[in-house]
Amino acid sequence: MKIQHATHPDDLAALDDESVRARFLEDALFVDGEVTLTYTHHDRMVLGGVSLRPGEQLALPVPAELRSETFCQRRELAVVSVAGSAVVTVDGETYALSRGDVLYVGRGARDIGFAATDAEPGALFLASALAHTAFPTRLVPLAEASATAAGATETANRRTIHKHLHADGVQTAQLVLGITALEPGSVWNSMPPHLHDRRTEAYLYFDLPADHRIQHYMGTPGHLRTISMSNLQAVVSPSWSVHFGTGTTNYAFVWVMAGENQDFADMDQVAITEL
Ligand SMILES: O=C(O)C(=O)C[C@H](O)C(=O)CO
Repeated sequence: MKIQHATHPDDLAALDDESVRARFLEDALFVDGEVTLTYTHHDRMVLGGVSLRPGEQLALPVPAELRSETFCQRRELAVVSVAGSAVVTVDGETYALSRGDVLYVGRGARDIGFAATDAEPGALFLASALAHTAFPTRLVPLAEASATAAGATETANRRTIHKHLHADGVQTAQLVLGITALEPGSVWNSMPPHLHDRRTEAYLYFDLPADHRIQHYMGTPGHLRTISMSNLQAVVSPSWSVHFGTGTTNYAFVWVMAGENQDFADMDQVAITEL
């Protein structure tokens, strides 16, 4: 498992571009036939990717760094289908996921496996946080997530924010998670920007054609850094960091948070003029 240590905001300015990428970007989460995992010390989240070839089956490993018997011994896990379809097995129960569906797996689950459907490859994004207690495993199809329209075409940020795991929905110990999809012609996500010093947040960009890029912004409002990202890459935003981006076309992204609270609306808005 890859390990990324935590970064103090004062240290960001001294980092060269490669160091910024090494500390915050997950650029190789999806490797054919593998389950990859990264442990970030920011709120001890684990992010991962499962890239399934047709007919393939893979098991969730238990990395030695967790010093636990099973992956979910002290953790909860969200499995998000970001391409194709797949079947996830949790202690013998099977859940079929299509693009945009999320499976929440509660603390205490023991055996977790992933299988492609015979017809197509599948890609699953994994996000995990420490859990103080066990909540039931639940499937949240995209159609059942709460959906809110945001932004406007005039400002190129018209999008739908789908919330799958949130305080008024499926109960979790820490994880708050959803998917935002930008409409054709809209390219700015999370604009105007915001901060929430109570939670770390990660974004996994998907549905971005291979010949396009997203410039993801992080840092403090007065000292921004950009990270150029391609499809199926994720980026960690520490609690002190803004997190927004612009693409060369429209796209979708999974956002996932963990930390002090689960209040999606607990955001400190940043005026565009402060950037
Ligand atoms: O487009 C948006 O706005 C978002 O999706 C915002 C994210 O949900 C977020 O950053 C929540 O803190």
